[in-house]
Amino acid sequence: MQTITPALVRQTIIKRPAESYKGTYGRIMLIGGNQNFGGAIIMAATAATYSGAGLVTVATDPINFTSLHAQLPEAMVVDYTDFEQINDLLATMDVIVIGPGLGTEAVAPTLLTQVLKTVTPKQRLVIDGSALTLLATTRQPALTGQVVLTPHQMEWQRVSGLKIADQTPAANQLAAQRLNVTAVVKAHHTTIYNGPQAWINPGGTPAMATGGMGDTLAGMVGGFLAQFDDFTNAILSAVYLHSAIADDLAQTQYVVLPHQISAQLPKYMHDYSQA
Ligand SMILES: NC(=O)C1=CN([C@@H]2O[C@H](COP(=O)(O)OP(=O)(O)OC[C@H]3O[C@@H](n4cnc5c(N)ncnc54)[C@H](O)[C@@H]3O)[C@@H](O)[C@H]2O)[C@@H](O)CC1
Ligand SMILES: Nc1ncnc2c1ncn2[C@@H]1O[C@H](COP(=O)(O)OP(=O)(O)O)[C@@H](O)[C@H]1O
Ligand SMILES: [Mg+2]
Repeated sequence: MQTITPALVRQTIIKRPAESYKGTYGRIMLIGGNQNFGGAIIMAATAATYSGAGLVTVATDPINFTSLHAQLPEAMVVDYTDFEQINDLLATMDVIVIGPGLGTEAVAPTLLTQVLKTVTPKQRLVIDGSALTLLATTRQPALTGQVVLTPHQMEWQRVSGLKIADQTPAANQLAAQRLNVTAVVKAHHTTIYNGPQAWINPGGTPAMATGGMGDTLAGMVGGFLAQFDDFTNAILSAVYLHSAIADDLAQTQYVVLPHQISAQLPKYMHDYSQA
């Protein structure tokens, strides 16, 4: 098991070329936010945007449009029950994040099936939150291509079949290989499994134990995957920075709120890109 280092993050977050535009930094669609969990997709989309993704589209329940725009006018929106429009848009995306606040009722399993059926090997897919639960509880196409799962331990139990007590690095690694994914198994010290390789995140604080912290990580992973070529290093850097920012804020704060991580991202990414 390797430890993620700040050097890896510095190597990943490169200075932006002058000759570039929003399309250079990736088109990303985030799918989630039902009538009850609108905040989750707002936090994920905020994290993706503040990570620097070039063009952000949110597919969500229309009840969330106004609050999303009030928080994040940079994002475009589409009704997540408009399958035809979503299908057309999906084809244009570099990255898809599905699951934050999606819920497991009504449209949710259909949206996941549509994404898994249409995703191409060039596109990068992040599966989080409710979409992980749906992977485990509904019939879905097999996972192929550049897929990353970001489960907490209970979601990982559902998807991998490993009880929390049995989630050892060796067992997690085998399960990730069997599922044909990169797995980010979230915990106090998150571990990441990609083929024969495994990493541990050195950071993390109980000040992060607030609803929405994982939704924020999913958005960051999506935002980093939209911009940085190396698939594994993009994921590892997002995991590292998420907790590194929280650890710094926790020096003077009892709790760290998810949106506070997003607010710090442009500054931290600037600093890592200079080193
Ligand atoms: N503001 C919002 O709109 C929020 C929406 N959320 C969304 O709510 C949906 C359900 O996600 P939840 O994770 O809350 O519910 P889940 O039912 O998927 O998982 C929570 C259950 O797992 C158990 N558990 C065991 N180990 C755990 C661990 N290490 N971390 C977390 N839970 C553990 C808990 O005790 C609980 O029974 C997701 O779509 C998620 O994105 C949450 O992110 C909370 C905030
Ligand atoms: N005690 C802790 N120490 C370190 N990190 C934590 C701790 N509690 C929660 N986190 C982090 O917060 C995030 C929680 O993710 P998740 O449970 O999916 O939240 P949500 O779905 O509410 O957004 C993960 O990145 C996890 O590593
Ligand atoms: Mg979560």
